[in-house]
Amino acid sequence: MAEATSTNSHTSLLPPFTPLRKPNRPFLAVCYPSFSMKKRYYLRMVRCSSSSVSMGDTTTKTKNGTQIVPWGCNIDSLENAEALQNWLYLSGLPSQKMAIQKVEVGERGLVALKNVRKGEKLLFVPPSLVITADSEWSCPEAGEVLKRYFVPDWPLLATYLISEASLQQSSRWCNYISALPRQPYSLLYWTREELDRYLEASQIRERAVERITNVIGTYNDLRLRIFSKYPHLFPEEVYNLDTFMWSFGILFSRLVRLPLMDGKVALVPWADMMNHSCEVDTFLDYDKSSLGVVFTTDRSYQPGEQVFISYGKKSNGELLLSYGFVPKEGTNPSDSVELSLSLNKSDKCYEEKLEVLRKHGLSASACFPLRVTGWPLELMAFAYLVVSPPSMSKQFEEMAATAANKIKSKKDIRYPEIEEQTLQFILEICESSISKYTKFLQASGSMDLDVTSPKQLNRRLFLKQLAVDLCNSERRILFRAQNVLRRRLRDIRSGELRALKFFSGLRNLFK
Ligand SMILES: C[S@@+](CC[C@H](N)C(=O)[O-])C[C@H]1O[C@@H](n2cnc3c(N)ncnc32)[C@H](O)[C@@H]1O
Repeated sequence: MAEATSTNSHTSLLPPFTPLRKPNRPFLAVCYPSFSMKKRYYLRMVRCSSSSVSMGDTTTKTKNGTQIVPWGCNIDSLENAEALQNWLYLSGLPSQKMAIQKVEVGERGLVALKNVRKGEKLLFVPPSLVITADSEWSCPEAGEVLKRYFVPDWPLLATYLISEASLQQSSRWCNYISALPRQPYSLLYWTREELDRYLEASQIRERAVERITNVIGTYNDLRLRIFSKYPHLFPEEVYNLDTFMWSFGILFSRLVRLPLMDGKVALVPWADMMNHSCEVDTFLDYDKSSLGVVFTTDRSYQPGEQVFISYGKKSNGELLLSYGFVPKEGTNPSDSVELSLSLNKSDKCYEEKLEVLRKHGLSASACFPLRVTGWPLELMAFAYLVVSPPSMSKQFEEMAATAANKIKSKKDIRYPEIEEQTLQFILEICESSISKYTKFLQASGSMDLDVTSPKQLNRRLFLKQLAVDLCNSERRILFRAQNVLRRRLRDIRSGELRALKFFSGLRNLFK
């Protein structure tokens, strides 16, 4: 493992998701995870321009308490996939070298039907089959209202999906929506209790809680500012928290950014049937020569082999957060674990240090990614700041700026006088984190799954296995960092010992 390297922050295919405005209620006050504010609704008519569409009860409750929408299908079946393929071909998708099939990795995926060469362009999904914030609404009035309120792309697309799904056969996306998973696998669908119980050791739990809070905040905001003013266009039995959880789950697991299509975020039917592999290095984008969304293979495939793309250089935790899976241990070169560092409140310079951190947009605590390949300079700079004595106050500014990644010249800051203390400080954080993971992993074997039905038991076993896989992979990175840190500290200390011996030898010589 290399040591401090400059971080190039998280690479992501997707822009960071931001709510319309921060939710003003604390997380626990909102109706997650039991969705208690949800009532059962019954058949209603929704009026929308020319079409008047019958709406069934929009959600169904499963035995484990989570809600599922009546749209889409079970991801572990090929239900509706054939209809999707047929509709895509009729709608202008050119003939493909791949087909949707059941696969070992990712349940459904695209499988090569013919030999595919390395460097070959595949897919060619035309813009008319791509869903973006500019797509036409089957209910134009609803789209116009959202645009009048300048709703950003993410919430706009989430509302668009619900609007089109609710119109069923009257929507041109009916076949696409029917083939979407009814319950996308993502941490959005874990209850608060499941997150607390299974992901207690991992920082990804905080990210999931934050994400769920954002989705709830966004929905509440839309409801208060827009939906409540236009109930004929956005009836609550259709536009509710359950349907928003579904649509955001779909966006988090399927939306892509297309840099060459003006950086638009898009749902690309057909292309979104491809699963991720950490080994491949090829992304979807718009191709100006063929006028379609394509990707270029970075390897060859034989008939019958599943074809993969990359969802971005994401850690296992990030893949679990958005896509609901954890790659096999040791297979993800972009894997990382978040390490949380904090100023010590009893530090004489606490206020001074906090002030410089704030000046650079940081606070008293910060999380940094510890990667398989090393830890970032920012983490090291924050740790230097935490341990530095008052005599180094002149350097606080430089440390905070580096921790915030605001130093233009990426020079490797080093303070040899506090190097040992700094490495010891990081080592202690790694060790306390390792012990949390070990405690969870030891307890997981005998963990009471506390369920009342076989279906619920399957879900809990599945979630627990995902959590165990994540914790093993994160602990593995911490173990590696621990070894590197111990070795460095041993070298520093033995170097100091040698220097001490050398100086006392010299003293004896001159006595
Ligand atoms: C863009 S969709 C890919 C198509 C998806 N398999 C389907 O049937 O709809 C992303 C979802 O596929 C699954 N997936 C993708 N790559 C995977 C992988 N390497 N291992 C397990 N599941 C994967 C996850 O459920 C993820 O949320």
